[in-house]
Amino acid sequence: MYKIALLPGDGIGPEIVPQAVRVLQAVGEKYNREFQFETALIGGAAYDATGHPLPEETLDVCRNADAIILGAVGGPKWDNLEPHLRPERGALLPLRKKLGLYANLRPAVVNPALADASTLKADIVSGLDVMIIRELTGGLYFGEKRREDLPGGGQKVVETLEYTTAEIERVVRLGFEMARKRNKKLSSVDKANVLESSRLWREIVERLAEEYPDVELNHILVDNCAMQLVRNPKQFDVMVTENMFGDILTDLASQLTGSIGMLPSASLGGEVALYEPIHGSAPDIAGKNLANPIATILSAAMMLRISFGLETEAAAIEQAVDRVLQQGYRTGDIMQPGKIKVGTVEMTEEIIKALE
Ligand SMILES: NC(=O)C1=CN([C@@H]2O[C@H](COP(=O)(O)OP(=O)(O)OC[C@H]3O[C@@H](n4cnc5c(N)ncnc54)[C@H](O)[C@@H]3O)[C@@H](O)[C@H]2O)C=CC1
Ligand SMILES: CC(C)CC(=O)C(=O)O
Ligand SMILES: [Mg+2]
Repeated sequence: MYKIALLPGDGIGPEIVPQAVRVLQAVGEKYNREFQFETALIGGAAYDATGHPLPEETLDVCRNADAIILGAVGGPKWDNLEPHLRPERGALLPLRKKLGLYANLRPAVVNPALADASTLKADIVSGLDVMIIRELTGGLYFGEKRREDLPGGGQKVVETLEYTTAEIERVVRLGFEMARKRNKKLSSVDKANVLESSRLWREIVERLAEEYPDVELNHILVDNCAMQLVRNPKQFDVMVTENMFGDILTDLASQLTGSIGMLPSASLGGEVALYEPIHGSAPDIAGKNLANPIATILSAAMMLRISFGLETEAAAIEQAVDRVLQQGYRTGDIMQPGKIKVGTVEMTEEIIKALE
């Protein structure tokens, strides 16, 4: 029996998380696996119900689970709260920190049926399979922040970017290990021409590289990296980078696959891992059965593989998604001429049918 904590959150979160649950239940029936689910509040939904975006009870549910599936948090309704009560700063970031989830694996894979759904030419993205590893509990998002009023009017704002050797080393090591398991190629993304944190990052990458002589390493500055991802993404295999660079580059990479609604992720490093789509709460389409559930469903497949070692079951979900896309079913974000437009729920139903 596997205990899974569900944190639907806000916006499209409560629409997409139940789709992953339905797929997991279907997989459970087919392969005789028992999944037990416990739902907890997070983000704006938790603030509305309890006055805090990350209740202690939610942390307990997470810590008692074998894995966590998160939808997304945030939305305009909560944008003007005090920063520590906002869903992103008051819930998502502290959750990642408290659970020790320092490594965020974000695979960007172009599904063969969607090579021509990208805004780039099909031959540039076709066959793309990159693994972007984003450091998740350090950097600018977590540094001290403050505002000061200036005597002559206006304000000064201070954001602090902190990393320790140990924090960099553990995620970079994961990058080398991942490269070793895949195609022995690692790109480390930094801004070492300007940032001191990136200089330390690069020194550590260089030092660890001596332990991985079989891995071909290159350093690339983040601005060039953004450009290269659009120009020729297939030059990359495994990429490792700090928190904010990884956040931005993965949204960019998602578009190579057709839509941000396609990209799953796994956040690892603590006792319990968390799985979530890379996108946010998409308030513009929330509550309309328009959201693409595939990123969340593929996150559930990552959970089966990484946390539970259920390779057959994980592959069954991935193959079902492939089949449904091959059959021509599309949510609005990946819709193409001549294809069959479906909603969030109908896409899931097709994926469940394709499992059988
Ligand atoms: N992990 C999390 O909880 C995250 C939360 N956020 C929060 O989400 C809220 C909205 O942020 P945005 O910048 O608009 O980013 P977003 O990722 O929510 O949406 C960006 C665009 O992509 C579309 N989109 C996203 N997911 C989709 C899906 N599954 N299917 C179809 N279309 C999809 C949206 O409709 C929107 O047009 C903000 O409050 C933000 O802070 C943003 C990113 C991650
Ligand atoms: C609060 C943000 C850091 C969330 C986000 O954009 C992400 O994790 O991708
Ligand atoms: Mg993001």
